[in-house]
Amino acid sequence: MEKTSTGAFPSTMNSSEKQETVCIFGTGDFGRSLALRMLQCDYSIVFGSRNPQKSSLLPNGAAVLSYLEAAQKSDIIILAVHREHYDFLKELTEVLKGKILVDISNNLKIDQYLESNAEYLAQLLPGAHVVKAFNTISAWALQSGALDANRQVFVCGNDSKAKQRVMDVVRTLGLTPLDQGSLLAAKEIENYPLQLFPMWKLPFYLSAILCVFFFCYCVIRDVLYPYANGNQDSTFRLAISIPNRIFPIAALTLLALVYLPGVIAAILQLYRGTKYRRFPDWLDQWMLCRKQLGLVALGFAFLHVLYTLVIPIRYYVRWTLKNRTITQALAKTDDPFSTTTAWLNDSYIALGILGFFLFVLLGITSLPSVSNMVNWREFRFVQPTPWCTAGRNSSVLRVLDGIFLLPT
Ligand SMILES: NC(=O)C1=CN([C@@H]2O[C@H](COP(=O)(O)OP(=O)(O)OC[C@H]3O[C@@H](n4cnc5c(N)ncnc54)[C@H](OP(=O)(O)O)[C@@H]3O)[C@@H](O)[C@H]2O)C=CC1
Ligand SMILES: [Cu+2]
Repeated sequence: MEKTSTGAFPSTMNSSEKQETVCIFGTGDFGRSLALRMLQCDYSIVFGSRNPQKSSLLPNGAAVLSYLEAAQKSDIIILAVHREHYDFLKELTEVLKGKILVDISNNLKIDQYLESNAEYLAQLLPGAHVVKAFNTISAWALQSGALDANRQVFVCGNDSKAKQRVMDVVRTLGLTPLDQGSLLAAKEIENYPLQLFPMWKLPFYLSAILCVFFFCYCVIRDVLYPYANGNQDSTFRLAISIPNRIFPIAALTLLALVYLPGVIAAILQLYRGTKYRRFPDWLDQWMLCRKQLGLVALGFAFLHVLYTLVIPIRYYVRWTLKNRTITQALAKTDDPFSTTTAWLNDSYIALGILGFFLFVLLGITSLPSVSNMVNWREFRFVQPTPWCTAGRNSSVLRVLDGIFLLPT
């Protein structure tokens, strides 16, 4: 294919090899970064700005016009302006009629306004087709190309043709569009970037409580009691022995908590005689963070494995063995080999290893890239989780399609 000459294109030109012209309102950080990326993907860019003459640092090849002129050049307009400044759009009502307006704005707080920014925009300009997109992608990521954190662009809008066109643009930019439905979804999409690991909070608090509780219990039993009883200093146990007792307990308790809500939910559904009613909030929250609970449990199991592997090189253990050998030698006694003990000990360790292997398998299959390769039956074979997440929001389900979570 013949390459077009390099250098600045007149922004309105549409050669056969070029993608369409896209207009970006606002020459701020996000507008510039998005324009740069779109230019790299062969789009023609026209900026709309309050001061076309004064705009600086704009990417080569983009034209800058007034808002009114820029809007006339394209039927896709990306609005890289904060919501507080949307008022100026009212003067453009006529030009924007029938055009696709892409709202990319975010807020500073969750639920800052009554309606989402995109719905507000749609009310402001009833003649335009408002589509929400791009708000979860940062300007920095667009510019640096470091999009490893998140390539997903959530898209929603009431006009399906408009939405399709925006999704095509998203795809051309090398990102993955996820259709979230109508503009009603905009509120949830606008809240995404403001959430900080929402699903990890409960698992985090639960494991903290479990660890503190069992730590206190073990300290009383293994440190304070020997001290009170025989003035014996066992504080060194705080470093390895006690943590290695807490980790497996925490791992198993959390793993049990992964499966418990499914059972409770099933009982509840049986009791109510229907699956078409919402679960109480606490149960909903609990079910939504099952995958995270499972991963934290797996983390504890890993720690337990590592802490167990170092046992033979610990001074305390080596000293005890040496001491016992010398004591036996001096006393000229010996400790006969017990096949029963050997069997018990080996099977105990073997079961531990197998259990850990199954646990890792559970964790690995919970990675979306792995679970996408197996069908529902295979998935159920590895992850025999019980029923039901019925009645829950499907977009949440899609985000969390992991293995500790059951499809509806
Ligand atoms: N920065 C980021 O990483 C991300 C930003 N967003 C969203 O993109 C939008 C723009 O963000 P960002 O580019 O960072 O913000 P900036 O402050 O850098 O840019 C905002 C632009 O809005 C234009 N504008 C129009 N009217 C006004 C006005 N009355 N007062 C001030 N500016 C006005 C200005 O362009 P001009 O001077 O040319 O008129 C200005 O450059 C926001 O809604 C933000 O939530 C979303 C995701 C990520
Ligand atoms: Cu163990």
